[in-house]
Amino acid sequence: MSIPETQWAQVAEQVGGPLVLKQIPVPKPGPDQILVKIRYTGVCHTDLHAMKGHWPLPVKMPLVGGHEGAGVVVAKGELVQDFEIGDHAGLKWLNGSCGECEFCRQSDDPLCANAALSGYTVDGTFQQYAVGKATHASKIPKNVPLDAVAPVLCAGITVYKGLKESGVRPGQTVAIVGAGGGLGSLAQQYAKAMGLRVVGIDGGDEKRVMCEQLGTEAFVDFTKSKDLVADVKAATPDGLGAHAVILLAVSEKPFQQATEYVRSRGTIIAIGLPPDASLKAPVFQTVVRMISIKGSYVGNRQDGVEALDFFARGLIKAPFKVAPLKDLPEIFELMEKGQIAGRYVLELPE
Ligand SMILES: NC(=O)c1ccc[n+]([C@@H]2O[C@H](COP(=O)([O-])OP(=O)(O)OC[C@H]3O[C@@H](n4cnc5c(N)ncnc54)[C@H](O)[C@@H]3O)[C@@H](O)[C@H]2O)c1
Ligand SMILES: [Zn+2]
Ligand SMILES: [Zn+2]
Repeated sequence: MSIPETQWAQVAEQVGGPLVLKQIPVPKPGPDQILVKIRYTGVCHTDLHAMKGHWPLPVKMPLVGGHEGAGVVVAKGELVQDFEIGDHAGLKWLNGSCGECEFCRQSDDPLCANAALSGYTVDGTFQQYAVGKATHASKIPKNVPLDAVAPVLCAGITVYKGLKESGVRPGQTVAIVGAGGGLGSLAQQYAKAMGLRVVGIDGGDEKRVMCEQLGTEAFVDFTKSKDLVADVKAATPDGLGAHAVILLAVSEKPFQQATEYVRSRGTIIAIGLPPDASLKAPVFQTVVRMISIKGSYVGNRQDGVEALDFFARGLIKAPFKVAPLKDLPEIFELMEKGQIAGRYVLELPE
């Protein structure tokens, strides 16, 4: 397979952007890395946070973003044994980790202080060829379409892990906040496949229609509801509130509200990462209603295998729109305005 010396990439030259579509060198895989010819890559809201420098974690600049890259292995380092040239592979947020620290030893590799993050601390998948540590890359079966599977590599794994962390059981109700977005659309499908009942919360009729098709039993429109807490509780089968709340929204308010409609003994899982936001909960209610509040951050390698397996078995079908790599700036604009129902997936030039 011939590998060119240069390639097309979307590059943020400085924090805040703008993005420049330009030719850059094709990276060479290190001894434990694979080089993946990216065919499709999802656009996650994290990519927008990264370019804008929203978080208290330094971001590499200039930066090639992207961490939902699905493609074909075209080269590998001499230590790599579990991938062959021509295999289909996915590059995820966790591009690599040290493998030696307490967190890595316990399969909590996202918590590794020395983790390499695709499209954040190392260049990601908004380029034709990207590298990642083989042990962190996902194997994708050949019969799985690379466009549809791309969003599973971050959004799918993250929401699947969040649902597991919530401890919610089949038959119980989960409120998904931000249900119409990229993570939210997949969260509904995973919840349904796991036997859960879903109350979807987001804004606008396009997202309402999409959520109802994906498995939401009741949709609450946060832009129209006059009493969101009452509406969410009323939407749960017995009116007592949701057993779990999965917070995927990119604004702070829902992070303050969730304690009011979570059921007693319920669990709130924070996943969305709005800038400069705090979680606030009334101590009295949290204590006497025994509410749990937890963060959940992507997933470990086994979560990745499980989330991909749900997808490969045909249980997860979420809407996505395919666009060329050059359209990324316009997609970021739509995302900033909250106008994307589901996920955008970029197609890389051949
Ligand atoms: N914890 C993790 O491991 C992890 C992984 C991936 C993404 N994220 C974060 O998750 C968030 C969501 O990512 P995404 O790609 O799905 O974004 P997205 O833009 O596709 O979706 C966000 C959705 O939230 C909705 N929303 C905004 N305010 C709301 C409100 N008050 N109530 C209900 N819904 C509201 C928007 O309308 C939109 O549909 C981002 O902050 C991203 O960085 C976290
Ligand atoms: Zn992501
Ligand atoms: Zn480590």
